Amino acid sequence: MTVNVIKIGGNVIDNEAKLQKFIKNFSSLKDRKILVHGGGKIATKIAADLHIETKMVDGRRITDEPMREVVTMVYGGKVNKHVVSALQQNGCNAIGLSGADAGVILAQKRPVKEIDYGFVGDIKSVNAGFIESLLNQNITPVFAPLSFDPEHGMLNTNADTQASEVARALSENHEVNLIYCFEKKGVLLNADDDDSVIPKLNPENYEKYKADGVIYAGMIPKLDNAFAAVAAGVNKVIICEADQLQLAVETGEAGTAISLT
Ligand SMILES: Nc1ncnc2c1ncn2[C@@H]1O[C@H](COP(=O)(O)OP(=O)(O)O)[C@@H](O)[C@H]1O
Ligand SMILES: CC(=O)N[C@@H](CCC(=O)OP(=O)(O)O)C(=O)O
Repeated sequence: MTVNVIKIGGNVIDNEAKLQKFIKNFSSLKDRKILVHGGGKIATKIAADLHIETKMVDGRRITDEPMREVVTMVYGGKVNKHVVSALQQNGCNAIGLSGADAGVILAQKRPVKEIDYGFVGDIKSVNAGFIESLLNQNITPVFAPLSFDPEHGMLNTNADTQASEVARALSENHEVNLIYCFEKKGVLLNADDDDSVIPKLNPENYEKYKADGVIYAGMIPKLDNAFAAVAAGVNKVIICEADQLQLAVETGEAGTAISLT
């Protein structure tokens, strides 16, 4: 049976109407499914309320000790529990997890090189067997973007990377679709024009669009994660609007498809 790994980004989570619509669509998917959520925007807002400054380098949050407390509260608490309870209200038997829960996503604190990212984790292993045991009981795992290092404790991990790594781990024994849902119709030729979707990206046109400045900012790490998943054997990788989730799962004809050719 196919497993759908779906990632939902911070701009949708931060919009209650969009989020509720997405939750309803996600809940109605028939195949086994896993949700990975972001929430970077909300973490930045709550950090500011607490007078904690946000610093990002290459789309990654510098996570010192006060910021680690913020992201643990926001991703592991506020966002994860809000999403899980909304799923339960829609009849989806969800369970919220960080990487520390059952040690399901183990990571290593990123080594300090030119930049000290602080408590940011690079994923080392995902316990696919544990995830499968939940899926086999008809339970839907909902992952916060938090991983776990036995030496350093809870670590902050980019949600796109978390989704890619979960999909890769499951693809060893299953057919896996990885769908990145966000607020735009797909990867666009002009980021402000929803009618300019690029239907298919391969490494060649990706490099060209990057060099031309068509693809920039948060879309670059998202696509790097998407290509890494395809290269590792994930069957279908799609980047689409949250509203197009069902279409993407059922037909693959939505947003931008990522392929190696
Ligand atoms: N060619 C492109 N098409 C669509 N979005 C793009 C493109 N290039 C850059 N972006 C930017 O990437 C953002 C998505 O990345 P990010 O904010 O990290 O996603 P998420 O909301 O899933 O976390 C979009 O909101 C947009 O501003
Ligand atoms: C290390 C790192 O940068 N982690 C991310 C995790 C949240 C995230 O990825 O959220 P979106 O998907 O909404 O962007 C962060 O703290 O912003």
